[in-house]
Amino acid sequence: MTAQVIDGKAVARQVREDVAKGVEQLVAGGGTAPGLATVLIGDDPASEVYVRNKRRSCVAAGMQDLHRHLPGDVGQAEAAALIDELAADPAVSGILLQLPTPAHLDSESLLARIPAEKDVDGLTTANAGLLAQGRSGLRPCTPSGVMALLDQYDVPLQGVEAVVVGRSVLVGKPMAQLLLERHATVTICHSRTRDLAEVCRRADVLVVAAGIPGLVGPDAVKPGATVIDVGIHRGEEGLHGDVDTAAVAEVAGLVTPVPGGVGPMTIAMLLANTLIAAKAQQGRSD
Ligand SMILES: Nc1nc2c(c(=O)[nH]1)N[C@@H](CN(C=O)c1ccc(C(=O)N[C@@H](CCC(=O)O)C(=O)O)cc1)CN2
Repeated sequence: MTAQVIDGKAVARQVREDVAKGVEQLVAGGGTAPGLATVLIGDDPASEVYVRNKRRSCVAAGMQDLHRHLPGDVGQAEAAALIDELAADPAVSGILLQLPTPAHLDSESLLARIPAEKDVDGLTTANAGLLAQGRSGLRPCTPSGVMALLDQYDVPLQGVEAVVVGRSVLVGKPMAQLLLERHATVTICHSRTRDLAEVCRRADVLVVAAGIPGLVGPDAVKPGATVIDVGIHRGEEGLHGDVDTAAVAEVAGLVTPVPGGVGPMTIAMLLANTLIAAKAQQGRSD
């Protein structure tokens, strides 16, 4: 068996095109183009690439690029003041603090200053609480991107066994909640789970977001399962994920590649959230 490979680039392109149409309609109807404020602190090369791509996609979708860059040695108070300024600015529909921030900063307290309605990354405790309670709010981009991929490929979720490997606030926890919301039976695993492969083998849908290169191999996959790899690692032979994709593809039914799987969806869903936020702020939610 060789698994079907999910084309994250194509799905992300479609989402970005739909968002661009939504922006056009908003403006044609007398609204204001959404403004996205990406906040980059320091000069981490990977973060610079991600933020550059976010800004390019934002402009391509017809949104205003309201990017701000702070030096890596900025103090907590100055960084907090910038978030407060953006929070108060009516031109800013969405604020995204690129993570990780430099180690001397308390990123959680910076995130806490972002108003829930401008939290287009879905990372504030307010939006996390709404998700935990199954109420509507802005959802974290990477997990919502995974859900969009699963839907695009008609992967059934109701009643299925879903296993999420990883318990981060950015991916693992919200991922589990989104799957639960769609009536999957969800198990969360992590680095201290006993016999990880045995638990993963139960999964009809296996989402791996552990940040450990090649953690999941074919022994951890049920035949025919859908395997979603959220990991991104830069090695000498290029990018690879948390899953040994080539070997797993011999067992699974559907797999995401790295690159070209979940990664492109993160930026597409950020744009989708920014449009949702802008419409809500302009009283045009539909
Ligand atoms: N505030 C946030 N910080 C971070 C997030 C996030 O969602 N919000 N996620 C990651 C990084 N990230 C976006 O910020 C991100 C990661 C990967 C990709 C992507 O398109 N990956 C491509 C490969 C790109 C490459 O060549 O490097 C792929 O997988 O095909 C986009 C965004 C941490 N920080």
